[in-house]
Amino acid sequence: MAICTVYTTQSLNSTCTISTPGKTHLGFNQKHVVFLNSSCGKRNSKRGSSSFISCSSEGSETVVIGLAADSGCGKSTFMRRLTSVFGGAAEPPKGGNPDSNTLISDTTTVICLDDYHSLDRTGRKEKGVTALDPRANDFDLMYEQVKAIKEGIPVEKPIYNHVTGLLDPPELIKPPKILVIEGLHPMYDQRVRDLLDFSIYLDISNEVKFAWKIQRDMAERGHSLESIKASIEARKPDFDAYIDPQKQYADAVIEVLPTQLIPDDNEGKVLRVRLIMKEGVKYFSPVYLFDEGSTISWIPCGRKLTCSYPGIKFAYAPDTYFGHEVSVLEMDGQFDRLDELIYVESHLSNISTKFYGEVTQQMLKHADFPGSNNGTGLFQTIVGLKIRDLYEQIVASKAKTPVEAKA
Ligand SMILES: Nc1ncnc2c1ncn2[C@@H]1O[C@H](COP(=O)(O)OP(=O)(O)OP(=O)(O)O)[C@@H](O)[C@H]1O
Ligand SMILES: O=C(CO)[C@H](O)[C@H](O)COP(=O)(O)O
Repeated sequence: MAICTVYTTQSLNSTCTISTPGKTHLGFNQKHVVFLNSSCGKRNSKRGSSSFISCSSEGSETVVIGLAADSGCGKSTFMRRLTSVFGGAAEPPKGGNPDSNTLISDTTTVICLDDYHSLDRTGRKEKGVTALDPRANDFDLMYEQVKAIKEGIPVEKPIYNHVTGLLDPPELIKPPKILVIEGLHPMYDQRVRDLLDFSIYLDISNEVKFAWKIQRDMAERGHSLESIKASIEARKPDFDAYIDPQKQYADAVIEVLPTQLIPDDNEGKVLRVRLIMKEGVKYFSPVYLFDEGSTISWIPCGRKLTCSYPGIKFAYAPDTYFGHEVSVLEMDGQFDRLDELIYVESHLSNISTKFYGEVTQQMLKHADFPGSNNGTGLFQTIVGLKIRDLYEQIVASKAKTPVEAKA
C-alpha cells in the first residue's frame, strides 16, 4: 500500500476528494494531507500536481466587497451597520498600530484603501496632486494584495497614517470570510474591480455632502465654513474625474439628494434617498415594493405610520442606469417613530431578512447612527442584509460544486 502526500493550493478547511474513477475516494480537509491509497501515481506525490483532486472550498475563499465614496460620505457608518448584521464588534488589529485604518470582526475585515496611497501628505504636496489622483495611489499593490487575500493568502499591507500623514510600517492581514475594501478607488482599476463579488457606491449630492461636512468638520473639528468650502472645491475636479465615474460599475448605488417634499430646500436635513440596484447580478436579487417590476408611488403616512411635516414618500420603479437595467427604490422624508418602520418593512420584498422585522430591529439597535431616521440608514441596513445573503449563497454554491485543486 503506497503512502501519498497530497498538496493542494486550497486553504485550510477546504473539503477535498479524490475524483479519478477507479481510485479510492477519500475526503480530507487539510492543506497538506497524507493518505493511504493502493494506486496513487506520481502525479499526486509532488507539490502542486494535484490534477485529480477536487476541493470545495467552503469558507476558505474570501468574498470581496467594494465600497466606494468620497471622504465624509458615510462609509464608516455603513461599515458599522454591515458588520453589525454579521454580529460581533469590529475592532482594529489587536496589539497593532493604534492608527491602523483596519477593522476586524469575526466574519469581516474592512480595509481602507487610503493605505495604498503611494505618496504621503508631503509627497502629494510636492507633486501638486490630491489623494484622489490615481498617481498618488499604488494600484498594482492593491490588486496583488486583494487577489492574494481572495485566494486565502495573508499579506503585509501598508498603513497610511492619517494622524501624521506618513506611510507607516505594514500590518498583517489574514484572509477573512468577507473582505470589504472601502475608500476612494475600489472600482477604479479594472483588475481590482474584477475581484469584487459585489460593489456599492455611496453617491452623496454636493448639497448634502456640504451639509454633512459642515456638521462634522465645523461642529466636531473646529474648521471654518470658508475652509470647508475651499476643501470641497479643491477636491471637486479630481472627484469628478476619478471617483464619481466608478458609480457606473457599482451593483448597488445609494444616492442621497435634497428632499423634494420641501420646495427649494437647501438645509440638507430632510433627504431623498434612492437605492439603485442592478438587475442580473449573480447572487443578488433587487428589493421591491409591493409588486416586482411595477411602478409604485406610496405615501404610507396615516393610521400605521406617524408622519410630521413634510411626511414620507416611497417610490419604486424599473429604470436604466449607465445603460444597465436597474430597479430603483426611493424614500423621501424621515421617520418620526423608528419602531413603526416595521409597517414599511412588511411591504418590502426580497430584503433577505432571516426573521420578520429584522430590518427594524437593526435600525433600532443603531438608532444613534447618522441617518437612522431616513432612507440612508434604511437602505444601508438592507444592503448589509443583501451582502450577508450573497455571502451565504456563494458559500453554499462552493460547497455544492467542487472545484479542481489548482496546480
Ligand atoms: N446618513 C447620514 N445622515 C446624516 N449625516 C451623515 C450620514 N452619514 C454620515 N453623515 C455625516 O458625515 C460624517 C462622516 O460620516 P462617516 O465617518 O461615516 O464617513 P466616511 O466616509 O467614513 O468619512 P471619512 O472618509 O472622512 O472617514 C458623520 O460624522 C456625519 O456627520
Ligand atoms: O480623501 C481622503 C480619503 O479619506 C483623504 O483626504 C486622503 O486619504 C488623505 O488623507 P489626509 O488628509 O489625512 O492626508
